[in-house]
Amino acid sequence: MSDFLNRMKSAAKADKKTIVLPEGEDPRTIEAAKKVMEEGIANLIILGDPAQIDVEDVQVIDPKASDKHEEYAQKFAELRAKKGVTIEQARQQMDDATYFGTMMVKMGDADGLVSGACHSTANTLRPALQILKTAPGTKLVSAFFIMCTDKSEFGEDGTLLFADCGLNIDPTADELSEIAIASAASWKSFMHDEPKIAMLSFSTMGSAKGEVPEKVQQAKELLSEKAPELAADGDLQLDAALVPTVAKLKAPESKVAGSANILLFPDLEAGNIGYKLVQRFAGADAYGPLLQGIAKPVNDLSRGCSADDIVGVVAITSVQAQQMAK
Ligand SMILES: CC(C)(COP(=O)(O)OP(=O)(O)OC[C@H]1O[C@@H](n2cnc3c(N)ncnc32)[C@H](O)[C@@H]1OP(=O)(O)O)[C@@H](O)C(=O)NCCC(=O)NCCS
Ligand SMILES: CC(=O)OP(=O)(O)O
Repeated sequence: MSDFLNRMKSAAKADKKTIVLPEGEDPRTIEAAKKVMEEGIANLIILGDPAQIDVEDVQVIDPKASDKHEEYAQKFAELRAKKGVTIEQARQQMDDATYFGTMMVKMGDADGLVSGACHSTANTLRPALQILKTAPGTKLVSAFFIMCTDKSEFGEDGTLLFADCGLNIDPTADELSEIAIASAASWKSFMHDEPKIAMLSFSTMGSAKGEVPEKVQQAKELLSEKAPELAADGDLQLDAALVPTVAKLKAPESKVAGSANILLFPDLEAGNIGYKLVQRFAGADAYGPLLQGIAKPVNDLSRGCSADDIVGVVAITSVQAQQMAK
């Protein structure tokens, strides 16, 4: 087990939070729930059919039969009134476990939510974006992965943060700079080393021309204006970001090249493909998509996740809930 995951589990156990798992119909979710309870990582609530689900000491709630259904529907209708949501529509939405679970977090009946093992990212994240909204001082929610590899020469002992791999499809230069700032904060909240952000493209320091490197260069300039204290460079190719000999050749002046621990992808196409390549070819553990910039902890999973991935994301969600409660 990676040092990162060990630390997350230990921290989660020290101040147990209540995490809701809306996908009670998913066998990996049930397997993960049993492991979370055995290891004492969090208190859990599973949404689903109480007649079908039996995990010791875990409350199982059927949203449609819950005595909170009407209260949540009323609150959801109030929150979404400006969007034209009627109380009838709100009642219907509360039949959906992801919406119901997100309302549990909103109302303080759970500290965080983990879902996405059998729902798409869009369907998992839309309720969080609509109900919980951005954290104070933040204008953009984005999604990152913590990637734990056995390549100890990269990142912090093989662990890196990749963003955005789940949410923002084609971020503008300004949005990229916001994702960089949020990623640095996420890194600092979990890791020991200082963040070093590589803003990736197919070009290093203008070695190739195109819209993408230009967007990345602009994002780097905006980032330098907004957060001059952050160590960041771009445009950088992946090899220049990670490999010291290549960095020396391609970006000798850069303080980030060759030792980056945050890989910022230019768009979701690159980010999503990139994390899956590292996960599948290098056998990395991939925890995420984890949300940053959201008001309360909600995290997604890939439909390709394992039960152990879910356990890891539950531990991370608990740690985020502890941090947000401070
Ligand atoms: C998540 C996603 C569905 C949200 O966009 P959408 O469908 O257009 O949703 P909506 O327009 O209904 O947005 C819902 C709310 O979230 C807000 N929102 C959307 N993206 C946001 C972001 N990145 N940060 C903050 N708020 C955001 C909108 O402003 C809107 O608020 P409002 O309804 O109160 O006005 C969309 O960004 C998406 O599909 N992303 C890609 C996800 C994906 O497929 N990933 C690949 C696999 S990981
Ligand atoms: C993060 C991600 O790619 O999710 P999924 O595999 O479910 O599409």
